[in-house]
Amino acid sequence: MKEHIRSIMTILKLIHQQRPYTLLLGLSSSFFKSLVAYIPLWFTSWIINVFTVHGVSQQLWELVFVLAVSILCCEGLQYILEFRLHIAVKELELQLEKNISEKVMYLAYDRLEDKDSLDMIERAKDGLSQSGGVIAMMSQFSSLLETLFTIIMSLALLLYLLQCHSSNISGIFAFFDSIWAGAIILLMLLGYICFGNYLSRSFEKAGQTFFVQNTKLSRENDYYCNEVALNSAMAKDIRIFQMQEAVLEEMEQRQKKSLKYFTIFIKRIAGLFTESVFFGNMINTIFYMLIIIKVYFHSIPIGDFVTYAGSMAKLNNAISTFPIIYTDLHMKVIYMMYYDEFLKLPDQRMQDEKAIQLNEESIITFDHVSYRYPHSESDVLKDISFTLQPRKKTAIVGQNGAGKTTLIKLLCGLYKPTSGQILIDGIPVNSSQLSALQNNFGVVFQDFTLFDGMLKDIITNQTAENEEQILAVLKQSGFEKSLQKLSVGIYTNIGIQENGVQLSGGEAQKVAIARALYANRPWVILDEPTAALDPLSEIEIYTHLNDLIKDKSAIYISHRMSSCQFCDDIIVLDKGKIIQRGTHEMLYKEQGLYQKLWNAQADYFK
Ligand SMILES: Nc1ncnc2c1ncn2[C@@H]1O[C@H](COP(=O)(O)OP(=O)(O)OP(=O)(O)O)[C@@H](O)[C@H]1O
Repeated sequence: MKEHIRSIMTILKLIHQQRPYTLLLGLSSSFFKSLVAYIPLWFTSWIINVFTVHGVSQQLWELVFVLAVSILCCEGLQYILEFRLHIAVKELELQLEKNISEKVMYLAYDRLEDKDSLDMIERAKDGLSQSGGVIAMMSQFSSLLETLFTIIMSLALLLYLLQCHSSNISGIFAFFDSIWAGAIILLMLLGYICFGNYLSRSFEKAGQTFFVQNTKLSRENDYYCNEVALNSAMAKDIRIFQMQEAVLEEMEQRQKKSLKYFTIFIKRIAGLFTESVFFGNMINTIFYMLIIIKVYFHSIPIGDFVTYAGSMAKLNNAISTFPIIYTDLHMKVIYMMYYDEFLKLPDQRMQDEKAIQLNEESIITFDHVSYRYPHSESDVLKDISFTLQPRKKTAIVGQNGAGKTTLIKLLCGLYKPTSGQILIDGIPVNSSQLSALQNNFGVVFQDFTLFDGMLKDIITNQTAENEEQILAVLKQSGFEKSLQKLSVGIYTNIGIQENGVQLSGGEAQKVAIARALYANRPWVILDEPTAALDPLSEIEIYTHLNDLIKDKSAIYISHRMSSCQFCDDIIVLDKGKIIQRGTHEMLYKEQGLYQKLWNAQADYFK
């Protein structure tokens, strides 16, 4: 129970931090709603009592008028409160959704390649949307408060009823008027509440089991549905390789499993509801007997029958639904706890104690660096040591899977070494500062992506824009001819934007190079920068490398061995180790992998 209350309080605190007035609105709206439900009962009792004593009188008409005005005012106020609450909850939902995207973008990059972290993100997303999401959770929270207020008010009325005694009551009925009957009724209510607690625990256990079983399936299903079937980039491969049946089969298998878990969950819930209905009816019957006897023996006026019968029905209903609402709320809170747990993950904003600023003269050293991917059995990079001198162009070459891209990601601070250290100007960068290295590199990754938007915004990443500079980098990256074809030039929308233009693979690569140059970072890294370029564009990029890079330091990864000729220094990687290093002339003379790679490509073009 303590644990329950702690988790509910955690989520309420989270909600309060995000949208401070939401809880207050929920609280007042629920209190008001439960109070309003009693007004017609009180007035009806009152009207009957006045009617039975005075008949149709002026007092009676006044009462009817007051009743009508009160109901009108209360409902108006209730409507305003609920309207405000709905808006506040919607704002809250949008804010929480935004928080997930924000958190993911600030998380350490290596977490996004780790399946455990991906499951955590999925759980956080599910936690927000599961069973209606935060809107349903807030509505359930309001219902719980409303039910609680109803229980308190009805119990107060019941206690009042129990102490209304009559002097002319006798026989078996006298028992109903005694203190013992009151005690037994209160004990039965207590039992009913305890039974409710048992119901709620069983209900919750079933729900939680279902949620955990379903999260992994839901992530996998999402992959097949959104990232495969509905992904336009995959559409070509699906059709060419006739993958439709295989994809549907994978989805069907997961859906079958999900349905099996859901059926078990629903069966359990149905059983619990049946037990609850049985107990509820028993208690209702006893309440009616008590009120009828009290009215019959004039312990209470006849009109009060309406108030007591109505409030006892409400009490019975509130007690039977309280555990269900509570459990449902707690389950939603548990889902939200996954969200809270994810949001509390340390991210780069918390870790970067001190930014690291490289300059054009900085020297980068890898000192016995090894790296192993999470859940992998061996190191991808093995005890690597080297120094990168400033203002030099360094090429990294090697066969597929040698570890070139991994090395670049370590250099940029996207991964942290499993062992060894990275030094800047001889000073080791501690692991919490590594991600701060990211801001020092203008990188074009092998699998680069461009953000859909206006061309100029893609280049500047919506930082301060300098049109002259944008045009200059587009020229340097070889995009000039394509730019001339665009009627509004750098103001052209790309991708999903209105009237968005679709860039070819090569054009997109040129824009990515321009983006890296515009960032004007001290180091430029190009991982397969010309893979999608036509031979003329490729040669243009390499012959203008000096102009492009100017006095910056640069690293190239390329399988086009001819590009190495333009570099001052070449590192040859093989199976995660540096096996050769030197200039093209030096390495070509050595009987090693470099010469083999070079000759293999040269022979091919003979
Ligand atoms: N996220 C990952 N999790 C586990 N292993 C990975 C991951 N990314 C890469 N690897 C493995 O690490 C090894 C090195 O990959 P890397 O991409 O660094 O090679 P590369 O030299 O750049 O290859 P290529 O020339 O094909 O681009 C490969 O065997 C690859 O399978």
